[in-house]
Amino acid sequence: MLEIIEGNRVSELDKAFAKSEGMSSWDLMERAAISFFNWFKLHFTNFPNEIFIFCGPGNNGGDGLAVARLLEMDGFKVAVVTFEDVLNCSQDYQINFTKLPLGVKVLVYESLEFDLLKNCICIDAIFGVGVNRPLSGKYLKTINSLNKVNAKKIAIDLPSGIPADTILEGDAFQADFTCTFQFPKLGLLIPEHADFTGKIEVLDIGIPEPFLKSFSQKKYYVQKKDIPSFHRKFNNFSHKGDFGRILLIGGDQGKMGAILLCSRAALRTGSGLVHVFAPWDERLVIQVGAPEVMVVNDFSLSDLGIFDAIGIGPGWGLEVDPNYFEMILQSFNSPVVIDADGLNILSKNPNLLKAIPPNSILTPHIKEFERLAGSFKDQIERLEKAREFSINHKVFLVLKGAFTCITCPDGSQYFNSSGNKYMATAGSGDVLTGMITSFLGQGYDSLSAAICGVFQHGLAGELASVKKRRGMVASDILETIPQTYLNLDIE
Ligand SMILES: NC(=O)C1=CN([C@@H]2O[C@H](COP(=O)(O)OP(=O)(O)OC[C@H]3O[C@@H](n4cnc5c(N)ncnc54)[C@H](O)[C@@H]3O)[C@@H](O)[C@H]2O)[C@@H](O)CC1
Ligand SMILES: Nc1ncnc2c1ncn2[C@@H]1O[C@H](COP(=O)(O)OP(=O)(O)O)[C@@H](O)[C@H]1O
Ligand SMILES: [K+]
Repeated sequence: MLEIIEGNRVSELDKAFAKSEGMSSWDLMERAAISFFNWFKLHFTNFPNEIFIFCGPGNNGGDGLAVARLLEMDGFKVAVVTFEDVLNCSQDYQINFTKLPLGVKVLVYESLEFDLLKNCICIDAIFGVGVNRPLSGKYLKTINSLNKVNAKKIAIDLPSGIPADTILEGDAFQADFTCTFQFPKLGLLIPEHADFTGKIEVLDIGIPEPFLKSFSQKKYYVQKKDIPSFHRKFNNFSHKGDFGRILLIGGDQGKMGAILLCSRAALRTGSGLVHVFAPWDERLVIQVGAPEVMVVNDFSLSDLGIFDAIGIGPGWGLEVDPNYFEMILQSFNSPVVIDADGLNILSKNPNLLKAIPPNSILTPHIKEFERLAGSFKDQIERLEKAREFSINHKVFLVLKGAFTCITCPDGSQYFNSSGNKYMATAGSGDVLTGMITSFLGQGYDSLSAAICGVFQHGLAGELASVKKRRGMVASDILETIPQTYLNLDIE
């Protein structure tokens, strides 16, 4: 799994890796440029107009110059735009400057007519992880003008101005694509930077995962290739008991849809037996909507042990007696999943937190997390609070949103790469709760259940939205869960 490494350690990492491989820093830059070039060719073959590459004075600019050479030699029309005297630029920038083919036009930022950029491609290689202050002067002016131009815009490593690990102050390049090297920088995964990053592509430059481990800050990026290893294997003799018996608690007058979606999602994820405990008068909603589900009228707390996992909260309402909730939590000896109104009741009764079984999974969206843990000035602070919360309460916290972050009781954090904006639709979180509870019930440990649930939920959203776009609803997501197994080649 990819490590997310702090921006200010990237140059140390580069040096250490280059040394261990007996290569120069220029060789590593060339690898980065080649990986960008290959990505570019895949997306913009035969692009007829000019490609303008804006090169800052550091190694990000050096990448830009190397890319200019590779593109020109492949037949593209290329111009580079420079900002500093070559002698004031980084060593590898200087080497790549001397290697520029004659066919590459060299322009100085002052003389650039921005009208020329219309319908062209603008590649931003001004600053990467080395940005250390807000943009100003010629850089800010250029970025402001670039942001107004009607052209395809691609950032190399980071959109210039976006800090690798903190929140942007001032302005930054607004990219359609950000091609980031080896691992996504944390700054690309936070909502405050959503207007700048565009689609994020992680380009491999050949630094092996074990090598990255020595720079670990226990933050990881979860990709499709990681998922199969978290899954359990079942055999030909597996029976419905092996696939788990789960109990979902929730639903209230007018909110039965939430627990219905949750239970249908659990079935589609593979649960053997799904029981729902909901108001008895409302049982028809479940029995008509999901005939496979058993509705429970009442249960004795001492019988909870027959369930492999419990999910609590979707549509539960706020009228629930907190003492009853506490007794449920105290009577179950394995991890539970808590979402929605379950979380809201916890926020109002923080004394219940200590009753939560260790390694349980809480799935708040940002608002729910703030109700639980207080308000925060930005996502960086929120992620840090999530870490403290998970460590202190020994729970897994699934902080939902784009790049959902799973925080573990040991403080490590896993950022999800699947999903899209069309998933911001009513009930989508209830589907996730059903999926994670289902995996717990199938015998997965909490981390595996959370990772598989979050990733496949996002993947189901991506697959379902191909045809539905913003018309996608939560039922579409859950009906597409089976396709995710096919897509991931999981039996
Ligand atoms: N493994 C990797 O991640 C690799 C990284 N490489 C590239 O190297 C980049 C990092 O290079 P550098 O460390 O040289 O950093 P940058 O090229 O991002 O910028 C550093 C330069 O910009 C100046 N600067 C910073 N903020 C400024 C501001 N607001 N206004 C004016 N000047 C400012 C600094 O003083 C310094 O001269 C990466 O982002 C990536 O593009 C690749 O070449 C090789 C592999
Ligand atoms: N822009 C987005 N990109 C990726 N996933 C998203 C995005 N917006 C929402 N989601 C996902 O959709 C789900 C929404 O959950 P939640 O906010 O609890 O919705 P609801 O309360 O309506 O069920 C979460 O899993 C979240 O990660
Ligand atoms: K850049």
